[in-house]
Amino acid sequence: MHVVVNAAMSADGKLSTRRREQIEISGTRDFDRVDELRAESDAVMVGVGTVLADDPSLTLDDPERQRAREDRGEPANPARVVADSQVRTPPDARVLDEAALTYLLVSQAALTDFVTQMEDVGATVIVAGEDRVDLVTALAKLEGDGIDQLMVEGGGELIFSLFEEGLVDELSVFVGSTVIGGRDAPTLADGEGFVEEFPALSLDGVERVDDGVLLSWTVTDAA
Ligand SMILES: NC(=O)C1=CN([C@@H]2O[C@H](COP(=O)(O)OP(=O)(O)OC[C@H]3O[C@@H](n4cnc5c(N)ncnc54)[C@H](OP(=O)(O)O)[C@@H]3O)[C@@H](O)[C@H]2O)C=CC1
Ligand SMILES: Nc1nc(O)c(N)c(N[C@@H]2O[C@H](COP(=O)(O)O)[C@@H](O)[C@H]2O)n1
Repeated sequence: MHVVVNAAMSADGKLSTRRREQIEISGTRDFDRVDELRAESDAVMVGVGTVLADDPSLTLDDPERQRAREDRGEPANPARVVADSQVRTPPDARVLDEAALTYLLVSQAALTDFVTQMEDVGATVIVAGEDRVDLVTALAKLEGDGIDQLMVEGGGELIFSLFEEGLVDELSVFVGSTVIGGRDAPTLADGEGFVEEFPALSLDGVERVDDGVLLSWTVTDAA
């Protein structure tokens, strides 16, 4: 499986505000690039923190891209993947609508009733890990289901864990021309943070996009 992390951050590295409300950091061209990246992916992944904060749809905005996927024999939208150990995703979340197949990655600690409720609203539930989703096992199961190209949009907790497990192959970050600040505002990679054995990146590109900069790296020590 090839895993691409893509996110947008402020000049000071924040994904959103301390209130964790969704804010637009990307401009029109960058959102269009994100739509294309989604269109090229088999699935788009977020953590449950992003579902609770943003209620994203994770589907394609451009109907032409949906048609092109269907012409290739693919579903109109890539599948959606949510890492959600205890099933905190609300049953009426937009990621559970009928626009695309949705995988819910849960742990063994998830209550059976909640899992059943998710299956009843159409989610495909994958159990991996005791208390928290074991991302290595879960992504291997997704790969077994034909997910070869996985795009991860965030947030910072999930992105850190994927780096920690050596699961990220590429990182692209749009840096917007604004400062958000706040010690509790989410950053690109949160979690516990590294104190040694930092992931090594090789810079592939620097491009001016909208009123910001798109930075692209290959992860050189991915597992
Ligand atoms: N600017 C941008 O590009 C983006 C911004 N955002 C912003 O980011 C914020 C949300 O980010 P954040 O709070 O970090 O939440 P995340 O979306 O990263 O979700 C984190 C949650 O995922 C669950 N999870 C399950 N398994 C794992 C695992 N192995 N490792 C890590 N997490 C796991 C955990 O909850 P549990 O233990 O219950 O399973 C955890 O609390 C919002 O403010 C949103 O607007 C989000 C995406 C993109
Ligand atoms: N690339 C990017 N730029 C921004 O400025 C953003 N705020 C985000 N957020 C991500 O996009 C998701 C919203 O998706 P839908 O439009 O609802 O499909 C949001 O949940 C974040 O993952 N991304």
